[in-house]
Amino acid sequence: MLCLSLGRQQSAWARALLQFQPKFVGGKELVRFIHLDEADGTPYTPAGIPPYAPSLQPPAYVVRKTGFDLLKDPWCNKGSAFPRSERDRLGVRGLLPPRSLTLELQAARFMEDYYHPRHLIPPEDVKSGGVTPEMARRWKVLQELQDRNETLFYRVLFDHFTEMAPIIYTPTVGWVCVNFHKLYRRPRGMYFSAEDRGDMAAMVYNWPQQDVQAIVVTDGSRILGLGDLGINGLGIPIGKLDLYCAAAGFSPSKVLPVVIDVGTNNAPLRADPHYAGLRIPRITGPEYFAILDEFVTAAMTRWPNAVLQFEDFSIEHAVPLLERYRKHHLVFNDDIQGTAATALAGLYGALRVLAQPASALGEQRIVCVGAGSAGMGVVRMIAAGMQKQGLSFEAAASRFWVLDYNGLITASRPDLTNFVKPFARRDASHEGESLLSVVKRVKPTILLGLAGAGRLFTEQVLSAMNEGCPQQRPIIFPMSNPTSRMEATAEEAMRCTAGRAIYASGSPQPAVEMPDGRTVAVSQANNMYLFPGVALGAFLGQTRIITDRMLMAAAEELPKLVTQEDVEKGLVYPRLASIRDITASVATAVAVAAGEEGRLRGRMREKFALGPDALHTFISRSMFYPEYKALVHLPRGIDE
Ligand SMILES: NC(=O)c1ccc[n+]([C@@H]2O[C@H](COP(=O)([O-])OP(=O)(O)OC[C@H]3O[C@@H](n4cnc5c(N)ncnc54)[C@H](O)[C@@H]3O)[C@@H](O)[C@H]2O)c1
Ligand SMILES: O=C(O)C[C@H](O)C(=O)O
Ligand SMILES: [Mg+2]
Repeated sequence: MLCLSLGRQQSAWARALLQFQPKFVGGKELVRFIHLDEADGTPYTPAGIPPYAPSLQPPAYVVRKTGFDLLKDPWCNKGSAFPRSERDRLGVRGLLPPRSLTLELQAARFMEDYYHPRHLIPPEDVKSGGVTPEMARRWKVLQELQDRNETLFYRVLFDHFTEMAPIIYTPTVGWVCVNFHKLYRRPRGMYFSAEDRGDMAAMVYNWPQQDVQAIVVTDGSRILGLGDLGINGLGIPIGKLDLYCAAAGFSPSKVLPVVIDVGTNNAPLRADPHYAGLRIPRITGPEYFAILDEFVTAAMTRWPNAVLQFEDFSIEHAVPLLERYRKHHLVFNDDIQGTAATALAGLYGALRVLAQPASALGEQRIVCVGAGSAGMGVVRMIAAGMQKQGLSFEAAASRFWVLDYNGLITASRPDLTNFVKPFARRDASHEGESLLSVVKRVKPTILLGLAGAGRLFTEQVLSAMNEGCPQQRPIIFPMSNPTSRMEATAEEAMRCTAGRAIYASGSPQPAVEMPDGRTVAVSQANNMYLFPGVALGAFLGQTRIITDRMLMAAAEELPKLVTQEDVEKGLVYPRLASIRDITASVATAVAVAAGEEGRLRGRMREKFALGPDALHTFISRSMFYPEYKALVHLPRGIDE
């Protein structure tokens, strides 16, 4: 209640209120007096000591719980409204979004949801992300299950992986991230912010699990093709780690999703009252790297055996961070390295569909739209694959035409990064050439999309692709995510190529029914095929670092797993229903490569000496399977 009191004399009713109404109840101010000067209306503080008004309610509650136990107790939980001092006192710092909200804001959000759930997340917003309201509903149902019974959650996910992957992961996870601040209910994962500098080494001990085996971290700066989503990006590490558990058999209790909050350049999000990240523009430069260094040191000190996956960092930091840590820690960047290996695997798969040997890779003409972390990672990896087939680096590089926002990239461009420079075309006269013009001139056999900018493969581009490839089926991979950002749908690609395209998209697409009654199968070119296996092989083998050779082994293994029957249908990746077998085989290939480099340790090293089959069996048997086990209570003070 707000009482305005005019004049130096308090009105009688104001004095009465002050006397009889306790001013603070349960630590919450109920009545506030603002005194305004009679003459000019300016607020002033009245002289004298305000009367003592004792409350009948305690000003504080005593709690015996700390950390997650406290957050899971509805009586003492305040959600994202815990103030900073309490977060420190109660061991919940890092377990909640960095900015403390208020009870009023929480109540307002609840009431919005109570009255207008459709208004909170309008269906048209859901659709524009390529996600239907039914997919959003299913995500909520699964989320609620995960919050109350993880074993059951993973069992249903495990048994229905093909159907549920698009719900817990791409594309629905994109919608989740956009709306994360509205959907936030229960704490999951950890938050480290720029304001935590100096404290991260202590904060990691707020996480209840001593044996963390896999961490996926983002700074939210490039979430899928949706741009900067700040701490809302945490949805991505959560989704990736769901796949670690379902596909690679990591135990759900031993994985940790993390978001680093260095601010956001997404101004509307920053201004949203429900957004719980720091409301500052992104920190960059040396301060940014100091924050990341502190997090990596803290995490690797407490969990030295964990594999650390970098996810959805903008290009500005993705490459430097990978170079910074990859020689010292068990880290990889999924968007650069996982995507690259996946794309190369898909191209080997496409060559199988074309009944061509792997050596035919070096004969392809490849146009790649998007020269960011994913695009250039893919281009470099395919070039490495061509080198393995006997081409020199220069000969391999000459097979590529790379475009970015400004069109075809040539060596005449100022400020080309070392990442891009080797693949810039030499002929400056084509600088900035449009995609359509490049496709008509070059007649590529392979068209890759990694721009995150929506339907860049227009009807004209797709038709030109088809006309330029009369002898062999054109290979078209619109790999950008989520669905709203992909370069062409499967239907568009098939319509414009008379069903000839060998098609694989980043987000899932249905098979296409052609007017002549044929059904053309399509694949999903998503790094989910590889990152779980890469991480599993590296973690179990404790390989200390993840090398290019290990990643190449993963890329070469994947296409071998496509059945001949599926190859004949035009599929370039194996079926997701067998994701566990895929992951076990990929992890084995990664481990064999690591063994050949002398990097395996412990039991994996022993198994390596016995051969790949022994490794495969050991890896498969190490995987967590969701089933109920007997629970044993261990009193405090007794070691496991
Ligand atoms: N399928 C997968 O497994 C997979 C893996 C990683 C990334 N991706 C997707 O790839 C996309 C790009 O990711 P990134 O990390 O490389 O992003 P990025 O921001 O680092 O790079 C984007 C690139 O696209 C270019 N670009 C933007 N608009 C363009 C336009 N209109 N025409 C031509 N080029 C344009 C930019 O200039 C830049 O070179 C995202 O949508 C992401 O979801 C897919
Ligand atoms: O998250 C995905 O679906 C793939 C990839 O990591 C991406 O950033 O798009
Ligand atoms: Mg990614």
